[in-house]
Amino acid sequence: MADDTALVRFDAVGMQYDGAAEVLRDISFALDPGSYHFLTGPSGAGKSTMMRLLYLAQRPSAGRISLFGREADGLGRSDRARMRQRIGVVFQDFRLLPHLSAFDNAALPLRILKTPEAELRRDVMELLAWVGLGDQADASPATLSGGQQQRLAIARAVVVRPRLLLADEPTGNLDAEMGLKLMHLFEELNKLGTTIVVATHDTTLLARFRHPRLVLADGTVRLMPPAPPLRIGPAPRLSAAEALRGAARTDAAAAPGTNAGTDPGAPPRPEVTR
Ligand SMILES: Nc1ncnc2c1ncn2[C@@H]1O[C@H](COP(=O)(O)OP(=O)(O)OP(=O)(O)O)[C@@H](O)[C@H]1O
Repeated sequence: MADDTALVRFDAVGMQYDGAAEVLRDISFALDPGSYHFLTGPSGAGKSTMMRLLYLAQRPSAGRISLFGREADGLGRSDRARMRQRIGVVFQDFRLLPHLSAFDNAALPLRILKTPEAELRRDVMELLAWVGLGDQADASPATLSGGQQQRLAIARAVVVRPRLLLADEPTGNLDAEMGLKLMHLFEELNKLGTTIVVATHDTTLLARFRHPRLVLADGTVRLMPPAPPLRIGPAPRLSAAEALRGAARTDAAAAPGTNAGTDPGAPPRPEVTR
């Protein structure tokens, strides 16, 4: 669809694992650039399946998925990989690389984009400090707690300020304060233009960060308005924007052959003050 302005489009998508019952059927929806949605629904409804489809980590058994205005189905391996460079992802199992340090895990997306080393070091250290891992830069993932691994996975997902951020239960292993702080980071990213989908069961998050909900049930999805409001306390004192300073290079540095420069939904670069 050459004139498709949606950042994400599902068109009659179905998913059935080998020999198992259909998990998703006939799912159609579109997400605008810069939108923020929660993905919710009962356990086993297919949220993680949907996240993997969005990340092009698995192919649907029916229908079509388009990302950034391009249909994914006909793309070869390298084109799919290039598309993924513009997606930040936090899976439930973190998928950290065990042989790399925390620093090198967080730096990976910047290395793929060939960011100069000095700039990379400054941005990664700033973000690691912000997520409370400044003194764990040399640690191997296996020595980190579950919550620390989750924070590292989030740092890695946001370090390049992706066009699309997919987070599957991103606060699942975090205490309430750190969970809120990271959700405010996502809010800040979204204000800078990143399209966000957060899969969560957490009713407090749903009520506190009032974004439209994609609700999965019985294999289908319904778009619902934000959950009702909740009385909230003050936002964390440390500005999330500080943690994102300078992390705005995915569009400029996207590999040749991507359509990053021409995408209708390219987020604006943030003001950078150093
Ligand atoms: N790789 C797989 N092979 C076979 N079946 C799978 C696979 N992954 C998921 N399923 C099945 O698909 C259904 C949806 O699973 P999925 O993990 O997507 O749900 P979910 O909504 O994320 O669940 P939860 O909230 O408990 O994490 C479940 O019935 C699950 O058993």
